[in-house]
Amino acid sequence: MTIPVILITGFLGSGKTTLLNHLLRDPEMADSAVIINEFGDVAIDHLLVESAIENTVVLQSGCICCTVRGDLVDTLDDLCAKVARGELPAFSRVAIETTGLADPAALVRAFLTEPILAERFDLHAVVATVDAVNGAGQLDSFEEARHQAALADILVLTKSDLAAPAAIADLAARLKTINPGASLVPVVQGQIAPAALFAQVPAHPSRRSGDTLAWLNSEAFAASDSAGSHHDDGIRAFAVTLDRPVTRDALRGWLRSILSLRGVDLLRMKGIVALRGEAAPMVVHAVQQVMHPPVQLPAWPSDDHTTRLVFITRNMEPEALRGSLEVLVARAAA
Ligand SMILES: Nc1nc2c(ncn2[C@@H]2O[C@H](COP(=O)(O)OP(=O)(O)OP(=O)(O)O)[C@@H](O)[C@H]2O)c(=O)[nH]1
Repeated sequence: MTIPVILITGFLGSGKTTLLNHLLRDPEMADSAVIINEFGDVAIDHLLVESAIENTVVLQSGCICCTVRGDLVDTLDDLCAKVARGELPAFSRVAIETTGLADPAALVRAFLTEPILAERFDLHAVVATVDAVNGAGQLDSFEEARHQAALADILVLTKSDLAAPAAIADLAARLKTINPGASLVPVVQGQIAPAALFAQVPAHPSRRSGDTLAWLNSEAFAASDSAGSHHDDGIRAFAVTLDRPVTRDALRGWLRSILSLRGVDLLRMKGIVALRGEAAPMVVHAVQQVMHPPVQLPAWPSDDHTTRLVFITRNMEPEALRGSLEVLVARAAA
């Protein structure tokens, strides 16, 4: 059994701590481990972190709290070791709050590639708080804010009590263009139930075919793509479909080359791929250069057996990716 983890990101002051504090007051979160820190090189205001830790009020909620100054892997490993030695109570979920400038890709990557994390933990959702008042300006000015929005599974629109409904609607529309697949939840003072974050559609493909279509949410990408040409500083979200199956080798080669050549700009890719000569599809998922191990589903989740891939890219035109995928299909047909 892996332990579910949620990662709470969001730009400086966007309400991460408020959200976490509200979550920790919920009895459902009593057996949680909470990690608050930065995982980047960016210097942060330590006073804010200190006060955030105090605000977590772990004693009140009965949670384990640890302060991370170092490495995420060591910290989680250490937590598990302490539980094994009986020094800390067992925990059944983890919430991690990053600093406002953290790039969640580094953390997602750690959960996919570090054996210690990959074996024991399941990164369930990347949650990004977006400030309803300042969010649009932050998206304009800061790449970090755009990345956080692009990599999120759940976008929490905070301070929705302070912004005019029209401004909220504009921001929501913009977030939908940056990341059509994420769910968007407006909150006030962090008021959200833990289940809304932990019981979401899994952020990663599972072997249960039933979840896959919701996870992929390709309709949202297709709608966003056809809606046109909104460019958020080079960030594009779009879907590509292929009506013919591809061979395993061709798929593997395409994934390898796209990740090595353009991985940095491939903020996110998810897909369900029809394989030539095979009854069940392959599910693929990548975050920047890191590929989640492809999973073959036991069966197609619906009658639609077309290959569907969704992308969130930076400075990469959909046509270039479509072109390379056409080559893939042609190779399979040859
Ligand atoms: N009115 C209102 N204020 C909010 C809401 N959410 C957060 N705030 C306030 O916004 C400020 C920043 O919230 P924090 O939760 O500290 O934000 P943060 O993202 O943890 O901030 P950093 O750790 O500095 O990046 C605080 O003064 C909160 O009280 C909300 O929904 N409504």
